[in-house]
Amino acid sequence: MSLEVRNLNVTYYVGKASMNAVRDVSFSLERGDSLGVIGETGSGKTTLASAIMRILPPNANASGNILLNGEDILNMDIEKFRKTVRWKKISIIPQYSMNSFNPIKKVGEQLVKIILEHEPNTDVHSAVERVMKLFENLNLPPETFQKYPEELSGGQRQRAVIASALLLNPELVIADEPTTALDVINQARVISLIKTRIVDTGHTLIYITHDIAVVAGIAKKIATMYAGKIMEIGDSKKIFKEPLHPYTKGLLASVPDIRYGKVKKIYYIPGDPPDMTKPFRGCPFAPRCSLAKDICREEEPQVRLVNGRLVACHFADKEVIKNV
Ligand SMILES: Nc1ncnc2c1ncn2[C@@H]1O[C@H](COP(=O)(O)OP(=O)(O)OP(=O)(O)O)[C@@H](O)[C@H]1O
Repeated sequence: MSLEVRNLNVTYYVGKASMNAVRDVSFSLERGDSLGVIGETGSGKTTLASAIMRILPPNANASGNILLNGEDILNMDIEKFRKTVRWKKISIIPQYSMNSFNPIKKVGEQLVKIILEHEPNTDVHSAVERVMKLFENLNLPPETFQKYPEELSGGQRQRAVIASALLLNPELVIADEPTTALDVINQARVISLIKTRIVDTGHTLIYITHDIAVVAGIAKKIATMYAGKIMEIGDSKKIFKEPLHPYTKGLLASVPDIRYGKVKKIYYIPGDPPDMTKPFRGCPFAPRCSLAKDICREEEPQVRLVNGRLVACHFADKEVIKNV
């Protein structure tokens, strides 16, 4: 599997206004890669996921290329995409599982139907077996098969959604804030299942979250997004050890550390992200960046390679950043 996102732009149109929610995003992933996409609310993470899955709302327009194994799936005929790519090669675990199932049909029945629709040569008996096996792998009791979605707890329902995402054994799974609606115990459970059943089994994963602590345990690579752009992308261990973009530094510094019974003073990045319906000049992070110089307010930095990472900052390779 290879995924190459090239110069992806997504614009939303609302009345006379337009907003560039994803701006010139490029990155690539290989089989078995796991990418954590982190960023504040409104930075464009879900829009990026929706563009890859081609589930953008009608008021959005996407341009650029998304190559899956060399084939451009963004510009592919939508019927062909539905039949050959969505769920079969790429699936998504959404934030809220409530809408993922038809409320008036039993969960098992719905999952079997998906298999039979996509794989007409599979018989009902083996489809049922496959669903039961997945339930077992995801620690869901066999009775789940006969239950209606509303009879499941939030944690069980989100695990049933993971089952549906893995049903056709896709090459790429996108998890978009999959634990948002869950309590802490179920969050930990779902994260652990995503690690053992998706990452450790060689699928490729894109994991979208506000929670940097989660991606530390799952993602081999990290991308930080801000104002629709990737600010920094690279090896997660290196980024955790030495973030190069001031925005990445700010995000990492905002993680509470409660080890050894001590609570570190919690840092937050001052100010707010820009209003993307209005034009701006320079680096979108400049108004919040303590290091911003004149050039940052005038010229938007292009993504460039620094220490094996891609970073969009004029000063990413300068001493000044290292000393922040
Ligand atoms: N259907 C839409 N129409 C117009 N604007 C939209 C639409 N969906 C999202 N947006 C805007 O696009 C920007 C990016 O939103 P997006 O949901 O992709 O961000 P996000 O990083 O996923 O945020 P969150 O973490 O809160 O989910 C936001 O400013 C949002 O208000």
